[in-house]
Amino acid sequence: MSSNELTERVLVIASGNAGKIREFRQLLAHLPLSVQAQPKDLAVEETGQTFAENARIKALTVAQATGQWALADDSGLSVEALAGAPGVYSARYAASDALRIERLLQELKEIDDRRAHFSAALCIASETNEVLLEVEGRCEGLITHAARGEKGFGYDPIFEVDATGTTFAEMTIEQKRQWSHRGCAFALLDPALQELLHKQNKP
Ligand SMILES: O=c1nc[nH]c2c1ncn2[C@H]1C[C@H](O)[C@@H](COP(=O)(O)OP(=O)(O)OP(=O)(O)O)O1
Ligand SMILES: [Mg+2]
Repeated sequence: MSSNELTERVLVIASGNAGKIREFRQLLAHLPLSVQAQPKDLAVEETGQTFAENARIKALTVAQATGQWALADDSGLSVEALAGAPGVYSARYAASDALRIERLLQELKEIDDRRAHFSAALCIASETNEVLLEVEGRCEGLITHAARGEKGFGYDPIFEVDATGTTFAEMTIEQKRQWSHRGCAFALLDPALQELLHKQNKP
């Protein structure tokens, strides 16, 4: 083992969502970090009113439970014609990705205004109960009339990005990184995280 590996900091991804974890592994790949999944038995109650509050709750809880730095993501889809719903309740909208998509398409059946946006709040907390970094990202788009594309997760097949005309599910992981709420939030986090890691490694 090299000395570099010995000093590599652990960052736990405070999420139970395999799609998010896959994206974070790609987003974090260039950093000198040992990226780990959160313990399987850990369930955190998302009692916040905002994405930022929920991201904090998840990051602080998982950092405390694991004794490591933790990165949390709270995200969701806000639909203009539904007054911002499902928003922070996006995961609780129905019991599975397929049912969540079905319900949203049903709710918008007679509605012409398809405007929507995805939001992501990211938070890194330390094992000493400190919030180290917080950022938010957003992506504007439209809810399609039917699912398109096979890639990604969650609501990806029915969210068409304004800037590209394609759904997230039609994008490669690199394209999704470029346009998505999570990719945009991470672009803000990345330089600050690099600086933190750099400071930490100084004797
Ligand atoms: O890029 C995305 N593409 C498609 N769908 C997405 C995306 N980003 C968030 N979403 C959906 C998934 C979930 O239904 C809800 C987030 O809820 P949220 O509580 O943050 O995540 P979650 O419960 O799935 O996992 P966890 O809290 O353990 O990180 O919005
Ligand atoms: Mg959740």
